[in-house]
Amino acid sequence: MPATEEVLLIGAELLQLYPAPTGATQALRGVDVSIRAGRMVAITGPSGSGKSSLLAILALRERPAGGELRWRGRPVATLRRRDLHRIRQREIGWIAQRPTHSLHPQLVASDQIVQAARMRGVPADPAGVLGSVDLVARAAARVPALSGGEQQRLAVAAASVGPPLLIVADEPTAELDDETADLVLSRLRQCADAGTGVVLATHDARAVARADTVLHLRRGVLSGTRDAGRAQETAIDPLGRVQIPDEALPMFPDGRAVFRIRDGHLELHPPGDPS
Ligand SMILES: Nc1ncnc2c1ncn2[C@@H]1O[C@H](COP(=O)(O)OP(=O)(O)OP(=O)(O)O)[C@@H](O)[C@H]1O
Repeated sequence: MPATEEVLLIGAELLQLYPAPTGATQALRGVDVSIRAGRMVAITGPSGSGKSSLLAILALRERPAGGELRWRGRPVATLRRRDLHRIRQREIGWIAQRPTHSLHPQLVASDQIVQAARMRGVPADPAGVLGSVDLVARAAARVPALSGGEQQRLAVAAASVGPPLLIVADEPTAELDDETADLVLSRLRQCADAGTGVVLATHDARAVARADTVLHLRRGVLSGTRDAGRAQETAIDPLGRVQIPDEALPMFPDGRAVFRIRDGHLELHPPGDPS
């Protein structure tokens, strides 16, 4: 494990371009980001804002079209292919948006864990790892026989084998029920608490609530950063209106809020929230 809080990744002025019929799509425009060991970072933003593009760069799966990326101080652009491959295999756990994309369809669940351990160069402990996501009973099942939630738990378990220095997950709780989402997020949080850097793209308030830092993207630009536990300042316009942070919007899905003044503080709650 790296020293606590070691900076694993630094991206400066990251740019990503994709070909499009009308010229290039600028998926990322000048994004600055740093990822530390032992921290969980949630990347939020509307569909098409660049979250997956940024994750692919942070997982060293794609090269940025511009800007500079450093992995543990070394410029990624200067890494030899072999070193890059080794870092991806040994030091970074990747959880794709569709769990089947990060799993081997022909292997049973316990062999996925054995395979992940082989890749990371660590002893395999399938029972322990599957137990961490409540999947021991499905150890002998192949991927197609697992439910979507079980596949996602297996993908998270496989990504956490090692443990790697960094886990990168693209919307790991999309389409999961509360119980399964809780298992997945608890496992990722455990990894962060044990020293792994965790980055996830998400639209999910449950994931945002567990993160140490929230980065908000809008049209390829970083439009906000919030550190957990740190108060964020916002302006009150002349009509008394306050802009709430984008990452808090999922707490108010029908666009309504209840406020209460208590002990000199203004509280904002979703309607129906008993607190
Ligand atoms: N391989 C690609 N080829 C062309 N354009 C792409 C490609 N990947 C992404 N884009 C474009 O880049 C922009 C950012 O896409 P990206 O997938 O990073 O957004 P996102 O925030 O992850 O979206 P979502 O929440 O829907 O997954 C979009 O305009 C998208 O259409």
